[in-house]
Amino acid sequence: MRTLTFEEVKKHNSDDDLWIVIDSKVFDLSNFADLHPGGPNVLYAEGVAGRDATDAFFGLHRHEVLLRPQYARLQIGVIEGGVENIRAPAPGSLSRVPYAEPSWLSEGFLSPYYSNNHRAFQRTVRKFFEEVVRPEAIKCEENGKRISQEVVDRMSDVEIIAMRLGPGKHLQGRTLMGGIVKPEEFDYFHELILNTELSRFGTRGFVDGMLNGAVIGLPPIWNYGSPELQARIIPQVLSGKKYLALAITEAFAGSDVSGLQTTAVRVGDHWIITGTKKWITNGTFADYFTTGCKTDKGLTVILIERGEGVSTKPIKTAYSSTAGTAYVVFDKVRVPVSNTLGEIGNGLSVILSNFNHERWMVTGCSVGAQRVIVEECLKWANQRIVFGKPLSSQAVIRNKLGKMIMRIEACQNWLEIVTHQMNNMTYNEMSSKMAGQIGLLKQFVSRCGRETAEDATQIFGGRALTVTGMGKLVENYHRTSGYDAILAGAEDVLGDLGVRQAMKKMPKDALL
Ligand code: HEM
Repeated sequence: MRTLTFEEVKKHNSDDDLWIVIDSKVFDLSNFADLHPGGPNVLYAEGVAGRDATDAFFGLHRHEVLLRPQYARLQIGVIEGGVENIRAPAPGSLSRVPYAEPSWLSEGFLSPYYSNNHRAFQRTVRKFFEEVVRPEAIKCEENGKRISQEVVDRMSDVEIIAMRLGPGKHLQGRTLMGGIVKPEEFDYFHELILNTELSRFGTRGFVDGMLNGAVIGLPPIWNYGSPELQARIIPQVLSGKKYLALAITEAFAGSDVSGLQTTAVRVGDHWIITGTKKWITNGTFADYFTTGCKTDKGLTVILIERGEGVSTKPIKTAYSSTAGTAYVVFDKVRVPVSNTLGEIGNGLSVILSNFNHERWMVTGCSVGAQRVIVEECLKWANQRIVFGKPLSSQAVIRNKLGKMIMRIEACQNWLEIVTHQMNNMTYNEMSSKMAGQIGLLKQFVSRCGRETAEDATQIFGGRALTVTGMGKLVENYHRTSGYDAILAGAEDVLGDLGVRQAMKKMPKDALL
């Protein structure tokens, strides 16, 4: 890198000889100008060609543009005595923007829930996600392909797939995140950290494509599967060698699970299963399907392996096909009766007992994504100059920011107290005491998320409508935050569940 003066840079301001300074770095854009996505003219403008164009640049581009190898190589030198002010945060680092991190991660704030081990775990997880998962998330969200085996293997090396299923004996003997947390210490706050961290990249389709099928489809196997089934399936799935999907919803029935039409007829030691499933996350690439079926004894959950009679096709949704959302057809599939999960006819309780964890998990991911949007808006309102002043000088914008902050802090705090209860309850206690509250929490978080998506879109204006550029995270969030309101139970149904559960527990003598 050469050291150059502004005097020298100034001389290079013509069509075929164009230098520009951005944040003390000198770029030779002579050959790039005609390829510039914003067109060449803006680069030849007065005050830009041969000048320090830092403010103009950061008003129009995300900092990451300069880090892309094809653009980074345009740098030919640095300005003499200049200081680079705008640096990419080091992988794993915490943001210093107010409210960009939950208060337990903000300097000078305390929390009753998190230990030093949680803090160390969070740092390691963020670094891992930023270094290993983020590049893959961005690529897959764009091209719609499923997560690569290479990244799945890296995740399973540090046991992310196993940890995403929560605390429990499945973690015994595993080295979690390089040994930073012992299996017996791993609790729901560690898992909450995983969920909030993995949803920070503005890649909502990928969040589901990151083997969410296993997170929601495996618990019925270890809670209700035969020992043989468990011994065969669980290690394959936790090591990322085989993929699993939960196949409950149909075009015929969603929240009204009892209306399922996929039918299993018993013939000797086998089930013959016929029917369809819709909106099945990871279904396009799943090897196994934890499937809700109708039998003559009632709803029953059965593990179906991909094979003869099983076909899947992708469903086009508003988010990326990297999630592997599928329409699944079972055409007279023969499945051993030993693949039944739980008692025949007891499928509803198998499905329902699984829901609490799933809904709480979706809520954690939703909160992680929402917080990033708050950070995006605070930064943009501070840096965008409009009518000669920062956007944040407009009272209407500050009002929106205030509401966003209130919402994210309320979501976070409620989620943490719920997580604390989960840490101190048995699985059965959780089902009886927390189902209603988790339903209400999920409704609250997804509503807040959509209000924040709307406000963020107003703050970013047109930039929030394009999938690349300054507002790309807001665009993704605005397009996909509705998923949190539907997946794992429609928002209104869950809110209603919360009230119905409360009504059930009303003391008989509670009269005014
Ligand atoms: C190293 C120098 C530069 C590089 C590598 C670069 C690269 C890019 C890229 C990749 C985009 C597409 C949008 C995005 O992905 O963010 C873009 C858009 C644009 N650039 Fe640049 N740019 C540079 C310098 C500048 C400068 C100095 C100006 C003007 C003062 C400028 C003005 C624009 C404009 C007006 C757009 C369109 C923005 C939009 O669609 O919202 N660029 N540039």
